[in-house]
Amino acid sequence: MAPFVRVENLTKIYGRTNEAFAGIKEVSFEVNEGEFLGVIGRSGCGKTTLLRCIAGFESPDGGKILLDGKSVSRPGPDRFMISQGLDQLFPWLSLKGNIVFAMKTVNKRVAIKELQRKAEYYLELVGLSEWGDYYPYQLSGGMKQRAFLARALSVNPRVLLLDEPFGSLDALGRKAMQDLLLQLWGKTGTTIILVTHDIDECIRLSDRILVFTKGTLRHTLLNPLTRPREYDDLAYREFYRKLSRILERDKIMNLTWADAVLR
Ligand SMILES: Nc1ncnc2c1ncn2[C@@H]1O[C@H](COP(=O)(O)OP(=O)(O)OP(=O)(O)O)[C@@H](O)[C@H]1O
Repeated sequence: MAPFVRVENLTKIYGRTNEAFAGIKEVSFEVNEGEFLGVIGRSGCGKTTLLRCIAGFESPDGGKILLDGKSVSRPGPDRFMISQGLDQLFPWLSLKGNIVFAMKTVNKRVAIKELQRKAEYYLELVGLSEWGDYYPYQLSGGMKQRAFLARALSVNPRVLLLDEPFGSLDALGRKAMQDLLLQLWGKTGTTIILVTHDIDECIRLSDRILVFTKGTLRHTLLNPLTRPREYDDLAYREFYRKLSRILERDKIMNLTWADAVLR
């Protein structure tokens, strides 16, 4: 099977010429269609930069990204990114209005009534059918996260890019959202790339895990666990220890930005 997303020697440089450094440097990997890929690493290691390049929000300074064999250079409806933070809905539109608005951008000829009907379907999918007429300021953090997922799925992207999507939730809310995401992924089969610095989240959700350190891809791990994955399973604990040791070792190696500086 040909890889669905292919990232080849991707480099993104930030800063001025005499102080330039690589947000990510010569990163290459592939993602299969329908795969759930996790990307983990410490703060500042380039995870968001990677997602923003795939989303087309950043222009790479080197390398390329292919989606189903075609080069990606700007944003498109085939990719949808959910960023960090809870302010991602238009505050002047109701929840349903937000979803209709997103769908309208990719289904210009579809009648509003039909889009509203579809929006109701997606709200139901995430357990928010009762909340369609409410405005973002009336929703809790967890409800907003559900709304982000409903809106993302409503435009039927081929790749869903998730940047720390549940970072602002407490442990219980986070687990509930992870379960919902897995459920939706099972229904839609969308290819997902999830960025997180939470080891448990990465292990519970991902088929495969990329470990980033200082802008470079250091390790690729296949998740050996079957689903569903429970924290107290022996195999889960062992894999957790393995991934923690890798992250810890990279920290002890004390890689400096000198590794990634481009002059
Ligand atoms: N627009 C920008 N201009 C300059 N430097 C940037 C920009 N965006 C990111 N960087 C730098 O690039 C590096 C990688 O940032 P990035 O946001 O990709 O990391 P991250 O792994 O997602 O971090 P976190 O987990 O904290 O979100 C950091 O040193 C950051 O300061």
